[in-house]
Amino acid sequence: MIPVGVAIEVVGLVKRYGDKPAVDGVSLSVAEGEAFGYVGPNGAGKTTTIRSMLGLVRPTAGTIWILGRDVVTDLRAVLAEVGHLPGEFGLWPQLTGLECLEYLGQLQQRPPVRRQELCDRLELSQGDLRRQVRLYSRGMRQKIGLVQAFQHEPRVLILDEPTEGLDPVMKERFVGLLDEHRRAGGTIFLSSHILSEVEQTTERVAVIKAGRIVATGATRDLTGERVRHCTLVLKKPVAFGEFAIPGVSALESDGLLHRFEFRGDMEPLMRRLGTLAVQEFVCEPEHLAETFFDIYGEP
Ligand SMILES: Nc1ncnc2c1ncn2[C@@H]1O[C@H](COP(=O)(O)OP(=O)(O)OP(=O)(O)O)[C@@H](O)[C@H]1O
Repeated sequence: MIPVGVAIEVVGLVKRYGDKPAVDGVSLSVAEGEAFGYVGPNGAGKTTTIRSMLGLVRPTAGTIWILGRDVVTDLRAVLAEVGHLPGEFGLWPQLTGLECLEYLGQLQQRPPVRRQELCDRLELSQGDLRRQVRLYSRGMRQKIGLVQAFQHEPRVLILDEPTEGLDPVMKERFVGLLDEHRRAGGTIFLSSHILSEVEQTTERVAVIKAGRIVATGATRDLTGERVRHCTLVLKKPVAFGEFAIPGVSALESDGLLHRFEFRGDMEPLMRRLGTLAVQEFVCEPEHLAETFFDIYGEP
């Protein structure tokens, strides 16, 4: 029995191709209204997990429930509640954009109440929608993928590399769509290798490697106590020792230019800076990417 308030529950998922496990005992739980990130290197098993969630591959072992329904035995009902954007989204080249949206809409079994609004926001014109998708750019195909995923107002969004091929303006609009979905109480499961995107849009994250989850937690906690990389340029030189402030480490300084790492409460540092002739101060938080590579021991 799945507890009330759980949108996605995966228990002991295994998927083998021949002898090789693509997913090797994944369990995870996503609450309704939560935005959950799923990250990992190439070939880790992200797409296989998602394809299992959508009934596109049959698990070797394990069970997946979405909104309390078993995906294997109750797939039609599950798909009516889910907006899905597969990785490497394929369309039918001879169909127009509009025909693709209509066909995919029929599979969703719910009216595409947001289609027009979404096309407007993602700048797919009526002219674009009347053209065959074989004439579309990569980004235009991805926009069709996003429109079909959101068009029927699903309760759960399952998105595999959703911003592939989108330009920065369209990426921002996509982030806006995710925000609205969350504010309306919707659930998001987002797989991406763009870690800044996962940081910006999710509150919890699982890291998968070689088919197994190796870390999971609040997205902000996964970075631990955040290290900030600071660069300070002064108008008048100040001695190296002047920066013996709690939280400062790895200081490099030539008197005018100071580079250092900072952890913890910024107030003492800011008070100290207030007494100096500062030309420029830049302070950037460590990103999830750095934690992620720590986990893998990669650069
Ligand atoms: N249909 C298939 N037949 C055989 N092996 C497969 C099949 N699909 C996936 N695999 C293998 O399963 C493993 C996991 O693949 P998957 O596509 O799930 O990884 P991923 O994390 O989504 O990777 P990427 O970030 O590169 O998209 C890989 O080793 C892949 O080669």
